[in-house]
Amino acid sequence: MLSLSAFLFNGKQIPISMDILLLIIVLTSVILISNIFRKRFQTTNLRLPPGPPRWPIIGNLLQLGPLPHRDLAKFCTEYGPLVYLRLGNVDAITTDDPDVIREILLKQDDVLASRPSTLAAVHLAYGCGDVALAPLGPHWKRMRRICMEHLLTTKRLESFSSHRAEEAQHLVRSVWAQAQMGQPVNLRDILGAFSMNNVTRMLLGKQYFGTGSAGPKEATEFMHITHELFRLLGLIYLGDYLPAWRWVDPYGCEKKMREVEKKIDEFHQKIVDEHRERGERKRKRKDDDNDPDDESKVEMDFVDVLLSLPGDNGKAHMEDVEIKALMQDMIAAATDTSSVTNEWAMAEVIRHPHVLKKVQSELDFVVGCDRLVQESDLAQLPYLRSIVRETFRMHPAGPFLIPHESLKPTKIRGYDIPEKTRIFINTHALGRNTRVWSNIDEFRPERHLEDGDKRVEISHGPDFKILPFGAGKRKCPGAPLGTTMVLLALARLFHCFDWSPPCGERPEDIDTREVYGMTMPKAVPLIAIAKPRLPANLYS
Ligand code: HEM
Repeated sequence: MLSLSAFLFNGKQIPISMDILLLIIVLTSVILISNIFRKRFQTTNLRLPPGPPRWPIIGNLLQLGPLPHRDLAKFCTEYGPLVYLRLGNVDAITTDDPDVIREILLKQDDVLASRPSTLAAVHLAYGCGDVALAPLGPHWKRMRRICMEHLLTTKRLESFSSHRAEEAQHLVRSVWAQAQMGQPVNLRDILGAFSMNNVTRMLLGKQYFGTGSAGPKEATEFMHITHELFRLLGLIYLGDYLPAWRWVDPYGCEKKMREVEKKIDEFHQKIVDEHRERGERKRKRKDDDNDPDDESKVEMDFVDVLLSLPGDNGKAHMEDVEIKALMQDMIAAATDTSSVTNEWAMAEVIRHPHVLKKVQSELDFVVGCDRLVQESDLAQLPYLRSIVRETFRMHPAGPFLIPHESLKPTKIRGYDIPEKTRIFINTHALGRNTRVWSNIDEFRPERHLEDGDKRVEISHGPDFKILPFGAGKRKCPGAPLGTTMVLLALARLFHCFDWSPPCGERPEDIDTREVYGMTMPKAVPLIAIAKPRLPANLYS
């Protein structure tokens, strides 16, 4: 047989004959074509929800631009409230309607709360072995139970309140130092550091920015790989919708995912090993009360807790890969969500100086001007809470919930929903749905105080008019912690400083364009001028 071609396999060239090559081409074409016809036959017999016209093979993919949440919102207005899309070879539905969302997330939770196994989830979440991207099933159930019963309990979160207070003080000090030098403040940087430090201190026992930080090299390395992780997790990768694209991978996306996967794994393994060694030392020194370096008194961070838990099927300990998957989830789920929300809230409040004055009056009245806000004050600040609720209405941390997937065929509002349909709940469009909200582009926290309710809930509530943390089985387990981090940072920044745009800019000039990703940050980082407004001794 004449060798005509060569395939790459694990970096090695393998000679391949003409007959085999032809056979592969014919077989692949047959499989592709029969798949297309099988799908078409299956879906033509179904009563699918209405949706925009679609092309063969690519479906509606070309109708999605750089801000897909806005494109899908338009479809909801035109064909909604429940819209069917075909994305390459994937069935998808989308909605921005509270009643449909309630049906998906609460009534049909058992069928619609799974997750698609995307390439990013496979490569960047330990083969979907985490919580957030794991399909519904016993593994997800166990990992979620570990989060709820061991990591994110009220008691454990309270035990980290002094760390949060220190980080809030660090935030105020760094703004104050820049204000003293007359420098404008980059709010993205300082809010990012606040969230990252809070999360890593609780999770890994390490602070990455500021005086007690892990060191500039480690911090830079950590920031770099987490940013890469966020970027790749947020990508709409065509290979997930068109298998042929995956074979070609013209931009080397999957290769990049594998590189980041390797780097992140090394980083996480190092942290697990350090914790394990520290645990060993702790055990050896346990009885030696005179040891000056007694590390047994060091409090347990999340990695210590995970290392102390029994594993699945009677194993003495959890597998390293499970611990690393949980660490990764917490970092990805907790840091960007809270810092993106804080930056949007600051941008909207600086754009609306009367809102700033009003929240400062509330803070001065409740807290006074001779001390700083504490976590215990946060429940007594309804106007501040309505600012956060209004921020979630206009700028939810992510434009969609993490995509859900149907486990089996079902019906919503009389329409057929096939098995493995991808579900995009458009939280951005829900907050701007004109059937639900009036004056949608106006930032007006007062709208959340109108029913005279003193306690403003920062959650979906029974009416599902906002959805900051999702609902049902997949509801964010970190919602109480996320809300506290957001309220605490904002309360300190509004109470301690007057804020204005950099010289020459008017408040209304502050840019409010967003970029699409797993989270949805402002397109341009927020820069502002801070002026201290409390007695000087409170800043030191
Ligand atoms: C302001 C801060 C936060 C916001 C806005 C937020 C929002 C969300 C949203 C929208 C989801 C998806 C829900 C769904 O798919 O139905 C989610 C899931 C999740 N969040 Fe949060 N989150 C925040 C903070 C946190 C924190 C602090 C943690 C943990 C330390 C956390 C851990 C998780 C996890 C593990 C999931 C996956 C749950 C599952 O799939 O079962 N989040 N979050």
